[in-house]
Amino acid sequence: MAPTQTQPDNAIEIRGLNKQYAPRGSQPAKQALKDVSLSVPRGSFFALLGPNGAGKSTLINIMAGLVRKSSGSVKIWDRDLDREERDARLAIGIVPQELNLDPFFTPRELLEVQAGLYGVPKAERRTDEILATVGLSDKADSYARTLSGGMRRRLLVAKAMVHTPPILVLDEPTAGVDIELRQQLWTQVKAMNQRGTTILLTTHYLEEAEELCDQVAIINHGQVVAHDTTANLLRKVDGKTLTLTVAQPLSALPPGLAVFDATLNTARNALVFHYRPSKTSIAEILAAVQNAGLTITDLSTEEADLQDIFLQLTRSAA
Ligand SMILES: Nc1ncnc2c1ncn2[C@@H]1O[C@H](COP(=O)(O)OP(=O)(O)OP(=O)(O)O)[C@@H](O)[C@H]1O
Repeated sequence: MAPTQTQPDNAIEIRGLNKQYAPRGSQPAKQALKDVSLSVPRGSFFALLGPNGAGKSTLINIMAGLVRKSSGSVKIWDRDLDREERDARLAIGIVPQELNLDPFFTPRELLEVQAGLYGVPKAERRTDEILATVGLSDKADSYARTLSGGMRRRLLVAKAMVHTPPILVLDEPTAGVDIELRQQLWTQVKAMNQRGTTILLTTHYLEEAEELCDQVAIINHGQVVAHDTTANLLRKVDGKTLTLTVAQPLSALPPGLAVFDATLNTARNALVFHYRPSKTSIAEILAAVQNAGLTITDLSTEEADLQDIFLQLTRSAA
């Protein structure tokens, strides 16, 4: 895209976005997005999480120009989607969920066609460089139908990059992709982020979001229910697990421990406590276990993770 004098603080800025799908047959109208406001900081690696049907694809499809919003504003790289649609669209590359590639084209041909669609002059095309970035140089001239699922996914990433957008959106990019290929894709996407590309990712793999993304937004029933840095979100969860292995054989939960949210792990001869550090101190639990006449031989604690936050937020609003 054309070079800009100033770079916006936010790569994407969404204000008061609503989407109402019209009724279809016997299906009533559906409010898929309700007053969504969201800022994606420039340079961030941003995760958009939500259960099925939460509205993630609707949001991405609005940015891609595939779905018309009902109201609200969307700015992509400071370009308003209503007033400067072409420039807004040039600032974003979208990697779709489906592996829809023409099987009779080679990766090189597909990238050339895509560059043509975006009006990238021949002299400015970076086909070889992009193929190298996604690790497909040696497949440049093979038919797309001969590529593995993981290679096709990387080819879709390459397609989204031909017009050098400063923002890359990946919609569930690793669904059905095996672990090794997932790692390869992430290595490449991480490198792009380190070189300055803003990445917006939707995923069902929460551990992936936790590991890769510095910002997380959670959307549920069309509303943003959380948005923060990953570190802050993790700090906010009030939930821990404490596992205590004891010397005495356990067959039932001692009555004195019934006040806690505790279960038995018979395989490890251990008591597992789920507790909220803001309400219960670890000392209280340890004292109760000792009062029950048990000798602790081992102890471990687990912090809450993104999965816990996700469940807390999406369950309570269900
Ligand atoms: N074209 C449409 N017409 C009517 N309703 C729709 C349409 N597309 C999506 N919806 C509804 O809007 C809501 C949000 O759907 P959307 O596809 O945006 O969710 P999602 O978070 O992307 O889910 P998934 O992870 O399953 O793709 C759902 O209730 C869905 O059934």
